[in-house]
Amino acid sequence: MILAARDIRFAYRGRPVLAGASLALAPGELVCLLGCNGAGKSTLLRIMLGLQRPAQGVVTLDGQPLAARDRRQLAQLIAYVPQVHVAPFPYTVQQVALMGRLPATGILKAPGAGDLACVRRLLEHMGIAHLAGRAYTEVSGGERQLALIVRALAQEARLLVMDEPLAGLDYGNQVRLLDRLEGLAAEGYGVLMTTHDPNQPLSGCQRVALLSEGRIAADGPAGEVLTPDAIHHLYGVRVALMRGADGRGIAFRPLARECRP
Ligand SMILES: Nc1ncnc2c1ncn2[C@@H]1O[C@H](COP(=O)(O)OP(=O)(O)OP(=O)(O)O)[C@@H](O)[C@H]1O
Repeated sequence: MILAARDIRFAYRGRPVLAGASLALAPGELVCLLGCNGAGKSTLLRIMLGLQRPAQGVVTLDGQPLAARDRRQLAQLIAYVPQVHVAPFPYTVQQVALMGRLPATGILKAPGAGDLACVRRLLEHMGIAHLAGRAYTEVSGGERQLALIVRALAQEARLLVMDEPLAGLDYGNQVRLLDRLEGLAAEGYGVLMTTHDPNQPLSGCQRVALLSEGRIAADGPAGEVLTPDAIHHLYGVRVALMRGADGRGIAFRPLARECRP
């Protein structure tokens, strides 16, 4: 199952955001999409989910245009974790997670014992079982993010599209979640996520795509794509790449102020 966006062009009220962006996601991959604020990352994700229509270009799932797919069927294949989510009602964390079962159960049926067991297991796995009965509107931003990830996993879709899933998480939860996402990719899930931290993809064997000037400027293994020059081009800052004992790049460090452009 391959989700592929080809030559996507998109503008908001005449202001171009995407100018020929192409990106693909396959099971077993963890792909980090990087780009500066306003580069169009969220827009590209929404277009790849079929939530927004491109002005030009096409998004396909296994070669078939998304537009030709039934929305419920699509939700069983691709799960979305949005950047900001405001619940209109004070659902409990468990109820929000159970919403992930809707594409499987249908909206007219109450969740069964199997759905509840699946969600409880996932809440446990993500370390938020103790929040199950708490109002989703009253837990912290990071805890809300974990609940949304449980909801996505409950959907049992094999492709997960996540908009800044690590934002708002404390350092421990960032490390644990990234580890979990790498584990999901190893289990055969395809994960596409945006991030603002170029150090995150360096820590695992991840694929990185750089969005710049409306196009994917580079796409490949983190160790090849993430160079000091690429970071300078993307964010306008000069950095040095720190290397581990085995010579692999492990982290970027900003250079002293006088060395920056
Ligand atoms: N609904 C909208 N109407 C008009 N312009 C929009 C809308 N949504 C986004 N934009 C603009 O389109 C551009 C791309 O936005 P997008 O949210 O896709 O970027 P991003 O790379 O995800 O940014 P960030 O990293 O800051 O979240 C930005 O300049 C933004 O202001």
